[in-house]
Amino acid sequence: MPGTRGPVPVAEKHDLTQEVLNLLDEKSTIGTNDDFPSIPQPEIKAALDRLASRSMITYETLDAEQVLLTAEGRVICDEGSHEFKVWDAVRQNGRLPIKELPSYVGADSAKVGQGNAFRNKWIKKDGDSLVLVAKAVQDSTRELLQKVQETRALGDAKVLADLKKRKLVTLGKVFSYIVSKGPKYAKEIPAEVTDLTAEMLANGRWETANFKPYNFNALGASQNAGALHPLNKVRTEFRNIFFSLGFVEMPTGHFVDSGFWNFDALFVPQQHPARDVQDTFFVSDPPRADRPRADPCTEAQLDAMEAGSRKLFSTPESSARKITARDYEQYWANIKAVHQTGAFGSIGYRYPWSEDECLRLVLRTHTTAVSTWVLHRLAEDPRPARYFSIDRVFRNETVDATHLAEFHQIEGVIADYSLTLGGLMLFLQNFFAKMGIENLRFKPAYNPYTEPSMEVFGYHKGLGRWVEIGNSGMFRPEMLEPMGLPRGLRVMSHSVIPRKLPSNARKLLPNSETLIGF
Ligand SMILES: N[C@@H](Cc1ccccc1)C(=O)O
Repeated sequence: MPGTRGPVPVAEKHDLTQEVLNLLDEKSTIGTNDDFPSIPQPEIKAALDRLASRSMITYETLDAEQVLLTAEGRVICDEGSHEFKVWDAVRQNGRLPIKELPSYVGADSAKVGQGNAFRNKWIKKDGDSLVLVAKAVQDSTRELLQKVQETRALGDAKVLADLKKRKLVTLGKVFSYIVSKGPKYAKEIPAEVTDLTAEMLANGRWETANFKPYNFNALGASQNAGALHPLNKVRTEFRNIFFSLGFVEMPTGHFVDSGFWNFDALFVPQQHPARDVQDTFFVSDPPRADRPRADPCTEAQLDAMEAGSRKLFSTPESSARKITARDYEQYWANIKAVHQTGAFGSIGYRYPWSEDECLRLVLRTHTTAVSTWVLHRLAEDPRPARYFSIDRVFRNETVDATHLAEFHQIEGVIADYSLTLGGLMLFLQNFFAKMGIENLRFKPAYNPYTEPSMEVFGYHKGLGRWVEIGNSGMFRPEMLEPMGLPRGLRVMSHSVIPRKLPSNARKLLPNSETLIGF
């Protein structure tokens, strides 16, 4: 963003750059090794780059292998070798009891130095004391290390290898620079302008201003890019949990569905408040789906979905009992009967069921519409199965801190023989434990399509209270039997309630609208 900053007093900020310029004023070339021996190499390089990018200097890089002292090497250089310290302690005392040696030279030097001093014939043992043998000694290790410190080199490869083995020296690459004046050399860095402002364009100062050059070699700030959107992150987490439990993902993606798939097939009566415009978004163009399948999709989309669902059921085309137009007529009639007059052992709702209402197109209000579609396909080849979906749903909500008109729903469906409510509770415990929610409570609830139904609450350790996290239940026979699923095959399902993020999380995840879970 163009700012209103004026010239930056560069020279004030960088003393080293000024020192380089001063030195170049006195002599034509600088060798950083000699001229700045104590300044760390990265600092020198930064200063030189700053000047080179403005063509005020040019420089050449020299790299050399150097012999450097280790911490231990430096101590020997300053204080003498271990053997010298031992010899010196004996010299000062004339005669030194062995067990007192560590208190004079330290435990380390006493241990290493004694052996070397014996070998050099500098001292000898006399009873349990040490006595002097050599009147004067030459501490050649120390002298060698002092020379290395001075020259940072060692000609004799054997000696070098020995010192390296004793961990007194290491080899390191050292960079130094030969610096000369560049075409724009000056004694000071001229004041620089970083931003072109409207004011400069108006008053013509842009023509003479000295703009700070771009540094195309700079790496730039890390962009922290390529991360998953928070919603996708949560989606990935849930998908992996479902996959680990043997679930197969349902084909999702079309947001417009008919009342048939969203409500009627789920035994939601046509007068149910959820079907009111207050709660559901109705589509005005086209206003209705076609019979018999009551799908809003084109034939091509349906074919693609059918092909997808074949993979889903992994049933060979030949062995599956393909659902025909006649089956749809039957399904349709079954649903009408189960609502209007009762059927399959149910007395129904007993109201005049309207085909028109059933075909009205809506923005899908829950992913249970997807589960219903997949379950009616399971009727081709009824058997135990586990499916899940994670997709967007829409509700005509007044948007507030905890409600949005669209959100993502997570839904799991398990079809099997002899399923029980206790089994559903155990499953939910395992499922939520996989995302770290270990303490659950269940509350009896009502859904038109499940009986019994349970709301699921999880204990939120951070908030210190119970939070509603899901809804669940056993699908009613009034929903399953019209599809042609056999009576013994029961289906239980659950959905996870999406929650708005807590207000502090918004700061952490500025782009996310809703997150699922808590
Ligand atoms: N479909 C229900 C949740 C639900 C799913 C599955 C079983 C029971 C309930 C909803 O939208 O709130």
